[in-house]
Amino acid sequence: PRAHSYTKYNSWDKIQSWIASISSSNSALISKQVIGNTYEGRPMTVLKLGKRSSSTKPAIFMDCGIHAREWISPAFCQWFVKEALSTYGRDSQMTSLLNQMDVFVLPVFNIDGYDFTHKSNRMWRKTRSRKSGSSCIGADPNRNFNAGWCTLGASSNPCSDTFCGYSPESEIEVKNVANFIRRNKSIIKAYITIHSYSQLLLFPYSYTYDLAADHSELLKVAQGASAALRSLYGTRYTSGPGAATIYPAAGGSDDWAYDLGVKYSYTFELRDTGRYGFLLPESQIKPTCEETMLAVKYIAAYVQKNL
Ligand SMILES: NCCCCC[C@@H](C[SeH])C(=O)O
Ligand SMILES: [Zn+2]
Ligand SMILES: [Zn+2]
Ligand SMILES: [Zn+2]
Repeated sequence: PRAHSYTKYNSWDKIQSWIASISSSNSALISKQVIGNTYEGRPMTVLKLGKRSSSTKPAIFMDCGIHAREWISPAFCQWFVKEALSTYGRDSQMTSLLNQMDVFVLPVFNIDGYDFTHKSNRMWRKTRSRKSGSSCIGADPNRNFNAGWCTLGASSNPCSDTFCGYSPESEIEVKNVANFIRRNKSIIKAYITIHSYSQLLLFPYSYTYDLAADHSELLKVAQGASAALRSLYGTRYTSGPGAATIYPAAGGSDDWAYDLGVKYSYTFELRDTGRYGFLLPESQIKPTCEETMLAVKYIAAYVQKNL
């Protein structure tokens, strides 16, 4: 059977065994914790990166794969973990980051959906939850957070791809992540959620056109991160608040984290701009991940300086 590869879109089984092996590869720098199970019973495993310390360190939380068909997203989280471990001690910024902070990485948020896109419907987006009385399956986890829930840019139709769910955090996957972030909100200084596609770096709000209190700072950091990203291969990103930059969309994880008090809250829409869309070729995994590393490291460095 095919082995795990950082330059392929790995199946959930390959990612699960990768999580087990990488989390036991370097006890000084990485550990894992299961934060709950998905609807179909798969373990949602957060990898904790950072120099092991007996005292609590400030942290960054990053999730990938909240939307099942956005395969480049989990590929990036796997890449990030590999880069962090392999450049610690060699790259001064990564070394400083992992000495001073912890980075929580959830490689695949919506595991049931991700597995379904590998086995059945490549274009699936939502979770795979079922409710008696409805013939349609799943809710959009990025409309299911308790942030302006189901007010705009979301549907109350269970058959819609942007179905907001039956109530906020009705999706067990969303409940598990929200609980983890709530439990750790005093230490979590930044929230980064990785999607595709469109090449955008978005920040709150999407549930309203009102500007966030920290709008100018969030924009400044986003523009710096986009410039860092562009410096590698010239890939152009647009930065801005979600509502005006992409579309209004209530119930998002970024807006929820921001209103919880996590100031530096960003949504990435990775490559491309539509030529391949969700079907980004595996040949673009490496360049996409390398350029995105620069943007994420830019944000992390800014957060560090402003602890
Ligand atoms: N919180 C909403 C951020 C902007 C929309 C992001 C996209 C990613 Se596919 C969406 O959830 O529709
Ligand atoms: Zn998405
Ligand atoms: Zn998207
Ligand atoms: Zn690299």
